[in-house]
Amino acid sequence: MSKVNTEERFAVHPDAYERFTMAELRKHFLVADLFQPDSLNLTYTHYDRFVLGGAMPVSGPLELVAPNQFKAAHFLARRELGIINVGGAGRVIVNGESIALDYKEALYIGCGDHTVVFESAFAAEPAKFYLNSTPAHQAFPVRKVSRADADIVQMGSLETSNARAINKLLVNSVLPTCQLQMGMTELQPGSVWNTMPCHTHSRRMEAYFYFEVPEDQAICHFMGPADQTRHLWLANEQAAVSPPWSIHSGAGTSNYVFIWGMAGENLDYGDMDHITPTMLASGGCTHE
Ligand SMILES: O=C(O)C(=O)C[C@H](O)C(=O)CO
Ligand SMILES: [Zn+2]
Repeated sequence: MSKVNTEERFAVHPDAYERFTMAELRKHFLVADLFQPDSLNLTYTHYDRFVLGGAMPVSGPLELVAPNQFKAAHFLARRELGIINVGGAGRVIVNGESIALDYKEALYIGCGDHTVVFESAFAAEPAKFYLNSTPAHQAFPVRKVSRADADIVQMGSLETSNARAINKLLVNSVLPTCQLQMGMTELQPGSVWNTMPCHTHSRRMEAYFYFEVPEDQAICHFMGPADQTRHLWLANEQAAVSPPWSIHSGAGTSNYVFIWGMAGENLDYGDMDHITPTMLASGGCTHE
């Protein structure tokens, strides 16, 4: 039987957020422990019922089981799932079919009463499967997505310290999903800013999972409405949950990679309300 640790996070109103202490901000928006050997660690958020988590099989296979909160016999009975491997080589076995998933490769599994089992190729270098799951109403096929299949956009420049590649992996220009969108943004050496200029999208929530952060470095993740920004300091392999009223942007003390995942009513990646650095500097006025 797999060990499942589930934490539930209720949605926060922006008026309440404004009064939070740093400890309260971290309690509500930081997800610190995603990977634990031989466990499935899940955070069930009430933002579009988006679940983020990690599965790290070490001493044997780890089965994806529905936590009590789902009140379902199968994890995917009413949900779809996106998986990106951020650890050693591994495989995901879906209804008995083994799909190899190497570092930074993604897998989509549509809803249905599937059995899903995670395995590492080598216990000494375990796979780490980062998971995002959202409610789903239609069963789309299982599909592996590697960098060669991704929709890749180069953004920013070294001059503005935000040169980065946005790898759109599980998005509607690559494969059909109900509402889940997932991708991975890689910062070039010397660039530290992600998602700057920043944006909001009130039709979708988002979660950012940071990795490849050197051990002695950290990420400063910015959140909040444009006129009420706050920051959260994050270490490697930690995530921040971004409510639909919040910007989501970060600066690292080095370059790094992060996985973004979204859920909501609109699959249009470009459907954003943009906020420039000068708008932030003027106190968050959202028109120039
Ligand atoms: O670096 C970026 O810019 C991003 O990766 C932006 C995210 O993809 C995003 O916020 C999508 O809404
Ligand atoms: Zn966004």
